[in-house]
Amino acid sequence: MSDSTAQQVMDIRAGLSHALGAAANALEAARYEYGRAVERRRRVVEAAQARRAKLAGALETRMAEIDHQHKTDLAAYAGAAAAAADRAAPGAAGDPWDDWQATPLDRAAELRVGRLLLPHPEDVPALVPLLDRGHVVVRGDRTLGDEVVAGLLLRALGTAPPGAVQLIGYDPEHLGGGLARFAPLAPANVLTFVGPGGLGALLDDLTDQVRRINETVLAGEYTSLRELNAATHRRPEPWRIAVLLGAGELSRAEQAQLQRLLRTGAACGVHLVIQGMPVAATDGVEFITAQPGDRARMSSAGALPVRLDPGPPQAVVAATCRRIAEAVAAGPAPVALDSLLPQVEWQESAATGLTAPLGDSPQGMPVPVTLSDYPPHALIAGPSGTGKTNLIYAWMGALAARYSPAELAFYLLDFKEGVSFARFAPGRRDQTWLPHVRLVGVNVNTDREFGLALLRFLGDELRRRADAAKRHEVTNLAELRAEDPQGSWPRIVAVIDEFQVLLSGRDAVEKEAVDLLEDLARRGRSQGIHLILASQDVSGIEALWGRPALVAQFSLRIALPRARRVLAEQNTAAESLPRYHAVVNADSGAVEANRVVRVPAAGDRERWNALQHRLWRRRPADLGPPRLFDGDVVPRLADSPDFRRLGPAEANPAPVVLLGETIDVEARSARTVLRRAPGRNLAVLGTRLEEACAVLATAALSLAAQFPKESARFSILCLDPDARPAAKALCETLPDCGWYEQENADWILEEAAAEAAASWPADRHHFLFIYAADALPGGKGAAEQLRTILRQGPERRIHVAGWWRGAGLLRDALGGPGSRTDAIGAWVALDVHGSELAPFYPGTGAPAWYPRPWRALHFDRSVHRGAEVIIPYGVA
Ligand SMILES: Nc1ncnc2c1ncn2[C@@H]1O[C@H](COP(=O)(O)OP(=O)(O)OP(=O)(O)O)[C@@H](O)[C@H]1O
Repeated sequence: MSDSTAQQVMDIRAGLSHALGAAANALEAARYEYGRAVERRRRVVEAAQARRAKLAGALETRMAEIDHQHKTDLAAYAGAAAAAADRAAPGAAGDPWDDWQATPLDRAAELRVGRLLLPHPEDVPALVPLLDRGHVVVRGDRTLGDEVVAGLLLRALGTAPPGAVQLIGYDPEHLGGGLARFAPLAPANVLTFVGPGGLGALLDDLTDQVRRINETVLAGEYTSLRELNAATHRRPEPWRIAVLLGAGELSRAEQAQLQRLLRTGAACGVHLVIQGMPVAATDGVEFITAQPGDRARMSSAGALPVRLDPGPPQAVVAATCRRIAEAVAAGPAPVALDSLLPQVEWQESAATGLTAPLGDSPQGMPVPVTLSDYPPHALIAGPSGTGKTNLIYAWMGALAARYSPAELAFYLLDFKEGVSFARFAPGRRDQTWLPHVRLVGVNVNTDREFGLALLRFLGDELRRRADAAKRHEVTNLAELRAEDPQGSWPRIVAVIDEFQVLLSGRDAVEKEAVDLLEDLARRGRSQGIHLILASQDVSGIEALWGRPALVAQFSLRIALPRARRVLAEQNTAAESLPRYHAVVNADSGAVEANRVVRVPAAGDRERWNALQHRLWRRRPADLGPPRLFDGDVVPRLADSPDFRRLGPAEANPAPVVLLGETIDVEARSARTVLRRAPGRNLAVLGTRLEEACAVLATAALSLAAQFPKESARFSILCLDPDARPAAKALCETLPDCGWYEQENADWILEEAAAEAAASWPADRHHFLFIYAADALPGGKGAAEQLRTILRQGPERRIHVAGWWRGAGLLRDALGGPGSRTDAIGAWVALDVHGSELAPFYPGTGAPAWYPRPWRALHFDRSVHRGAEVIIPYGVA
């Protein structure tokens, strides 16, 4: 091998060796780098894993937190929704059926139909706004839909007072639906049905109702009944729910009416519950899709599933309907008297009239009633039991609460048996009185004279007012009050219940009563004297129709249900009035002036007393109790103001004899005066022993009260053993009283006759009381002596007060028929008929007197034109 070749081989070998070394180095370096890279990757992977684990932990914690928060929020929302639903649907609006009963609420509620299915166990009711809010359309499963409708209707009925929800059913295909089970409401007209073909008329009628309510009830003042109710707490219109069950196609007109009602009905309490009829979605309409399980839906709940409640059990529906029907048939519940009372009492001035509400109109507004120059007087009529007395109480309460006793005075007279006005005067159990009441007459049905007395009293007051008006040159009460602000000029309201009794006798009482009434009615209007005449009896009212001048003055007419003829002839509004309502007409019964009022219950003693006690506590200090005339009560001599005024006087030329109480407003005593003049004797006539003894005792006690001890002499001659106890008791009470009976009658007669025949007057009075003077013993002699005493005694200061048990017997004692009777100047007749009294009654004719228990007729020829009825005092 050549050198060059070897060199070349060497070079190549060196080259290769060098290259190999370099490659080994490179490999080494690469390996090193690789190792480092692997290490780096391992660390990165490890770090990534650790990070992922950390992140997963954080995620888990956060997720748990979010989940917890979500659950808490959901529970809170569900709880709040359930609570809100309970508030929106309290009581009967939302209670479950197994525990359900009607609970009338004071405002419209939303009604439960099922529950919302939330992902939460809380039971959140699904509510439907119906009453005062909107309408409901039920679609879907027909049978389930029926249950929904029945449930809605029952809840609506149960949340309102009976009668405040009225159902109108339209069911042309007799589907019955949810409506059929409410049939027990039909007799009370709470449910009415419209026949097939009647839909158009029904929709028209409902539209008319909406128009009427808008115009006359809301009257621009409120936008809805709901608003009116919130402002006034009244609900003048019922809710009307029309239930329309499947009708097929609606005509265009029907469609239009339906749309109108859907838009405007709810504000007026007119609502539609529609099933099986196509209705387009509109505001205020809730669509319920009835499906089983959780597939039901409601438009207001959006996509939330709803589970519908089952329908109400038939027994609950039936029982509720029955109760509602009964309550509606029984009429509306009474309204309380408080609704007539003002916020602040005694604020009104009666200068121009008296105005107070008598109750609410059907629209719920108070109906004011006025007594003034026009209308000045009122006529009230109502058959027995229709609430006439209650109406008078209510009116009086409303007036008495507004006007103080300085503005208003009541005079009350009740000719009905019973004591309905007695509550206004102090009684045994309740000592208070209504401060405005000045006079109460009760149990006066047999004492028509008391009515006359009241009218006379008012006549005098009328004259007093007219004179004052003349003095002040004014013409009516308002002007008089302005001219004489210090004077006491209250308006007077005189109420005469069952006034026809006063006008029914065809006698002197009737004649005078009519004259007085006419005068009072005509002239009282401007002098502030107002009459309220009430009667339950058509003939009472008819008694007035015969006197057109009188009846024309009574331009305020008030008719209770079924009252006839009190309004105008053609005005029959009272015939269809519901219970506790009245027609008030301030224009003599003209139909256009009819106003219907619902009268509150004022009869309730407790409520009345609350008012009376309150007003009584405020009464002016100088205002005493009213005079109570109770025809059933025997007045007591000791209570007589005239008796109390009597006192002893040294010289007493004209001793006064009291006899009994006159039937008048002032409780005066009937009296006769025993002057030294012929005829000044007193005869008591009749067989009634007790009353005769009472009159004689009154006479004796009143005489005794006028003489100092022993300055007058009393003798009692008692010829009737039955009268002995009373006569003896009297004798023991009198000072200086001699006692004589059958055995010694001749002594006193002889002595008194001699005294009477003497030529000089005695120095002191001698009063001879003879009980049963018709039973004188001793034949003609004694009779003659008595005649002498009667004829001549008075001028010698001897006066006889004798009791004869018949008018004829007195006649005999005076000498028989044809003899003069003027020795008896005064008499008191008990059970003696008027005709028998003719001889003792000057002029022609006899007094009209029909005896009645514990009443007597008194006549004193020296002062009377006619006889007067008196009530003997009880002296015991
Ligand atoms: N507005 C009313 N609200 C509630 N109850 C009433 C109302 N009006 C009358 N009543 C009740 O009806 C009954 C009869 O009433 P009231 O005595 O006033 O009738 P009347 O017409 O005066 O009858 P009578 O003439 O027979 O006495 C009473 O029990 C009374 O409480």
